[in-house]
Amino acid sequence: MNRNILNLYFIMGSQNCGNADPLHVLESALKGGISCFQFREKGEGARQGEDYIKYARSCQNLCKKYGVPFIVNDDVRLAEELQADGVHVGQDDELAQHVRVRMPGKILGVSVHTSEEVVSAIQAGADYIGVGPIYETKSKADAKPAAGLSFLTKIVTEYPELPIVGIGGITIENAKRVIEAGADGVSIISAISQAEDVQGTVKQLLNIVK
Ligand SMILES: Cc1ncsc1CCOP(=O)(O)O
Ligand SMILES: C=C1C=NC(C)=NC1=N
Ligand SMILES: [Mg+2]
Repeated sequence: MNRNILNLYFIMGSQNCGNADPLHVLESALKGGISCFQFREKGEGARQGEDYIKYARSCQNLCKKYGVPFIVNDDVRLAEELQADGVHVGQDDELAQHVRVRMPGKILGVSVHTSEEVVSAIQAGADYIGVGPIYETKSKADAKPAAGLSFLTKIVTEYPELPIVGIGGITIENAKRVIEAGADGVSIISAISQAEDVQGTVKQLLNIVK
């Protein structure tokens, strides 16, 4: 996997956009130059059934139009059905080594919070790991407490070859620090999905992380 796809990794669900049209938000972010998109449709107000699939396909088609990888969060079945570019799983989702087998040659991302979880992600064949929450976040109901940059710095030092993306409360103000700590990129939900000017915010963030 080309580590650069992690540079500015936008994650969004329809419920992260207030009353804006999520497809319009996604297209603005793509126009701004995000390097990767994760479809994360879960929790309160998430789309269901046929509407969920249709919405996922629309997001995937937009990513194809802009040549940006389309990653599915949690839902391995959907990722297989859509032939997504990859999938991202946490510790409470399907086991990474099973997902690896189910989706050979696709991007596999794993969320980690401890060194042991990093080791098992590497053994499972993960292409990148997600580390966070770095800062306080309002976008994940069951997020662990903000860990700051210490764990990320530790992992970067121990596994310099492992692609790593930071996540959690990342904004224009603090994104630089996450890159300086050694992350290959930043994963963001609300600082982009709830921005007044989505495209402009993405462009500002790109200047910071590139
Ligand atoms: C999915 C996820 N995992 C750890 S924090 C988080 C949410 C990040 O959202 P935001 O960028 O709005 O803080
Ligand atoms: C929890 C997560 C951690 N990291 C990434 C990249 N995506 C997620 N959904
Ligand atoms: Mg998950």
